[in-house]
Amino acid sequence: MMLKDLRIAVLEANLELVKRGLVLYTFGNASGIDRERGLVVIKPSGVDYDELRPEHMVVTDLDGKIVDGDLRPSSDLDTHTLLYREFRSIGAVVHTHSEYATSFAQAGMAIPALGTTHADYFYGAVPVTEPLSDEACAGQYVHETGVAIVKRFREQGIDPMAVPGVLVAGHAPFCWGKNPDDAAHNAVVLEAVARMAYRTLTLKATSEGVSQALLDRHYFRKHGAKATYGQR
Ligand SMILES: O=C(CO)[C@@H](O)[C@H](O)COP(=O)(O)O
Repeated sequence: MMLKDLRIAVLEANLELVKRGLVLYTFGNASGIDRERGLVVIKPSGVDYDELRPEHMVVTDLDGKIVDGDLRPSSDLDTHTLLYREFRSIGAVVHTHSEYATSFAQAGMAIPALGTTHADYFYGAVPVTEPLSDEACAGQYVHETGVAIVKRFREQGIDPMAVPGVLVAGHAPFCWGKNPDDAAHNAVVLEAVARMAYRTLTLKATSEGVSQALLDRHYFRKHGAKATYGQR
C-alpha cells in the first residue's frame, strides 16, 4: 500500500474531526500531501467514518488525477489540490461543517480576533471569501471555492501559515497546517474561537479586535516567525 504513513495520518485527522464533534455522518474531509512525490492522499467520498480504513484513502496527483484507489475521492478534492498548488507551505487540508465557524461562513462574516485564544493560532481575523458567483455555483463550484480562498488571501496580503483557516461564504470552513494532525488541530481551535467570538459579540455587540500589541505578543510568543496581515 503506497504512502502508508500518510494514509494513516490522514485517516487519524478525519477521525479527530468526528471525535471533536466537528462533522456529522460523512460531512467534511481531510487530506495530506507528500511534497517530494507530488502526491495527495484524501478521504474517499461518502464513506462512513466508522468504516474508514487506510486502504480506503485515495491517492491523486496535484491535478486531481487518481494514482491509486478504488473509491471516489472526496467531492472537495479540487479545493484541496488547488490549495496545495497555491499555498506551497501547507502539508494538509481539513474541511468541516463545524457549527459556529459554519454560522460565520453562512453570515458572510469573518471571525474577528477578539482575544488571546484566537491570537495564539490566527494572526488576525479569520477571513471569509466573497460569495461564489451564480456561474461558479452552477459550474466548477469546488474548483472555484479554492480560487475564492486564494483570492481572499492574496488580496489581503495574508500569510496562510499565519492564518491557517478560512470561511467559504455560504458554505463552511477550510483549515490547513504543516501535517494532517496540525490541520485537524487548527480546525478544532477554529471552531472553539468561532464559538467564543459568537458569544463575545453577543455579549459586547462589537467586533473591535485585540490591540496589535496583544496580537503580536501572543502570536509571536508561540510561533516566533514574523507574519503578515494586510501588508502588501
Ligand atoms: O461540503 C460538502 C458538502 O456540502 C462536503 O465536504 C461533504 O460534507 C463531504 O463530502 P465527501 O468528502 O464525502 O465527498
